[in-house]
Amino acid sequence: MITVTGARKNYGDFAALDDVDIEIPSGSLTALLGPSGSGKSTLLRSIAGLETLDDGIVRIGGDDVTGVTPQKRDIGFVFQHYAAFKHMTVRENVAFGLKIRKRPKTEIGRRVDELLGIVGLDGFQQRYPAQLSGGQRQRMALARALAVDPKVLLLDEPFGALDAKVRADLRTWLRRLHDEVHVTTVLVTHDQEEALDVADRIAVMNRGRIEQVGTPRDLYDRPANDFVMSFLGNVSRLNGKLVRPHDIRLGREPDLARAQDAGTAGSVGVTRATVERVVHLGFEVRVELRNAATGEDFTAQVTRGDARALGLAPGETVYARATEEPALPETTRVPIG
Ligand SMILES: Nc1ncnc2c1ncn2[C@@H]1O[C@H](COP(=O)(O)OP(=O)(O)OP(=O)(O)O)[C@@H](O)[C@H]1O
Repeated sequence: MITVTGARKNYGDFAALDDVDIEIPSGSLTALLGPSGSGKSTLLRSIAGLETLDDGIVRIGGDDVTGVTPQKRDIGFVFQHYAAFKHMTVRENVAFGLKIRKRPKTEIGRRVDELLGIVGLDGFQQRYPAQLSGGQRQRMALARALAVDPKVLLLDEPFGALDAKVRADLRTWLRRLHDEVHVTTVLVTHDQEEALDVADRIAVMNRGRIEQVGTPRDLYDRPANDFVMSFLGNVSRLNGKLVRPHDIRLGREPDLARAQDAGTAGSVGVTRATVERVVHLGFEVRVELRNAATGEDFTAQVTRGDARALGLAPGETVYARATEEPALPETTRVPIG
């Protein structure tokens, strides 16, 4: 378990961390998710001991490590731009931490080969970092961080510099690695898809504070406020309320929009709208609409079948209804940014 209590960090009069409390359960993979500048890296670096808090306590496995140097915190750390030792082979890079801990040679050899197997770099032992792809280099970085059996693995946008396809592959791979190794892991990301994809728990950060912590499903289904709802998944605004585009039903007749989902409590009424654009996104279809009463634009997401059945085309009049009662009380609105 990692526990951070009352963490504050100021740069001049800017609060990078503003009274942050968080508990990260042992063996979990927790993502710190938030926009740029929200304090994710500062929090991660404070757990690592690379940043000194102005106030607050960091505990790892029950021990107060607030004043302890990074080297003595028993952590592994991987950054976005991993600085490998260029003149060392992959094997030597991964062995580095074990070597300086003066572990026996045979143990080092065994451990390094085992780790390279786990990260899918078996056979790359004798290569130099320059002979690896970006994704392979980050996997080598993970092997190196894991080599010394850290209590905690801290990852700061480890796949941030890679292209989308490689990123997607690596996150599947990270999830599998975590299921195998079970080391308590904290991952900093600004990518909601990445957080939803790999994390057991997500802490959403905004302006140096934690807005909400929960499972990906909790956060998606029961966001604590507008900020969390907007940050996780798509949102649209219908008659002043935030709604998920796939929670908007469309119909050709006002009562059809209602009847399609008969029995759903919490209807927020039926809105007449004009179809502006119909965008085919594979299985789903995004329908861009204009509210006939207010002139505001909003978006619905429907299946291809529904779009065809409704014969949606620009200029047509349809009726829209949000099937889910927006979960957010008006009073919890927080500024975004
Ligand atoms: N050494 C520093 N001196 C001054 N300001 C800093 C310093 N380090 C961070 N900050 C500021 O603190 C805020 C939080 O930074 P942090 O790196 O934690 O954000 P982040 O959420 O990780 O963002 P990003 O995704 O862009 O890395 C930012 O506004 C940043 O400019």
